[in-house]
Amino acid sequence: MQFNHIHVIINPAAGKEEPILSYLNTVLIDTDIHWEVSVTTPDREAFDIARSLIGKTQLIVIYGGDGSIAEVARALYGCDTPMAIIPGGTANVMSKELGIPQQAIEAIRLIAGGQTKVIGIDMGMANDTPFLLRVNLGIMADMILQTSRDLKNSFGQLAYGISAIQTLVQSEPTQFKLLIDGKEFTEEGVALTVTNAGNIGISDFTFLPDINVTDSYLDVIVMNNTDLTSLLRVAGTMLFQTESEVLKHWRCKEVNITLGQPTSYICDDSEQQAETISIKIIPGVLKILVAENH
Ligand SMILES: Nc1ncnc2c1ncn2[C@@H]1O[C@H](COP(=O)(O)OP(=O)(O)OP(=O)(O)O)[C@@H](O)[C@H]1O
Repeated sequence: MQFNHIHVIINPAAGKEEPILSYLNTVLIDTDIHWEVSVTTPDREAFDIARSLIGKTQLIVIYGGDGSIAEVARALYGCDTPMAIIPGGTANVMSKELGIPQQAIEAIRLIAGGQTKVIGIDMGMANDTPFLLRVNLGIMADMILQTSRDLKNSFGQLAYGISAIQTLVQSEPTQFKLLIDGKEFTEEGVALTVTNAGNIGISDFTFLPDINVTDSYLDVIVMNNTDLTSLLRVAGTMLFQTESEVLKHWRCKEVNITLGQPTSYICDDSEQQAETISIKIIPGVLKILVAENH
């Protein structure tokens, strides 16, 4: 697909330190593409900028991590303007899921080169808030909240592992009452994830086989306990892509989670609180640019 006008939103604080303007200029100078940029600040985030651009450009490109990508996705939910990704974060889960080149300059070349197509990908809806990747409760949520910017700057993806170990020591199981496509389950667990995407951001490892952002399904994953053996089994599950007794897994269109008390959870990167969370899949609702052969 060829575009005459694109707008690139840059998060200058995202994980990678690289000359993104220079990369953009190097690739786009020899094309007919008219390009503009906006830079996010803590007060004017990617969501607001993307919203203000709807109808004013043909393609909204985001350079940043999964947090910034999720914000743009939320802004463009249900809208005809497509988005494209230049990976600039620590984990870059979404770009891996979509087969986007991991080097920023290569991702720009893909956008400019025209060997692309726009596809509709699924998003989830959690208590009226759209999300792109997943909703996390329990230790997965604590881990994300506790992985500080400093830790990410020093250790990159390893920061999530360091934070996971810190979180494990403090974790208590929670009772989750689940209504999954109309069927009731009660599960004790230390972590509950409702995921749209399968990739966990480490190489090409996915949570479980066949989870992806175009399957029109949500995947509910409960981790039952946190002793070290269980954790190693979960790591094995991710590496070898099989289910184990430590992880329980359901595939569904809709899940209601009853927690018994107001509980913090993470919807993509933002912290929320609720006593019950209603989550459903909205198929094909976000237009996104990928390689033609994806
Ligand atoms: N100019 C800025 N200065 C500081 N923080 C910013 C700025 N612009 C945006 N942010 C913050 O950046 C965060 C989003 O970062 P993002 O997820 O894109 O990158 P990351 O943390 O490197 O990626 P990952 O989630 O993959 O680790 C948001 O919390 C947002 O408030």
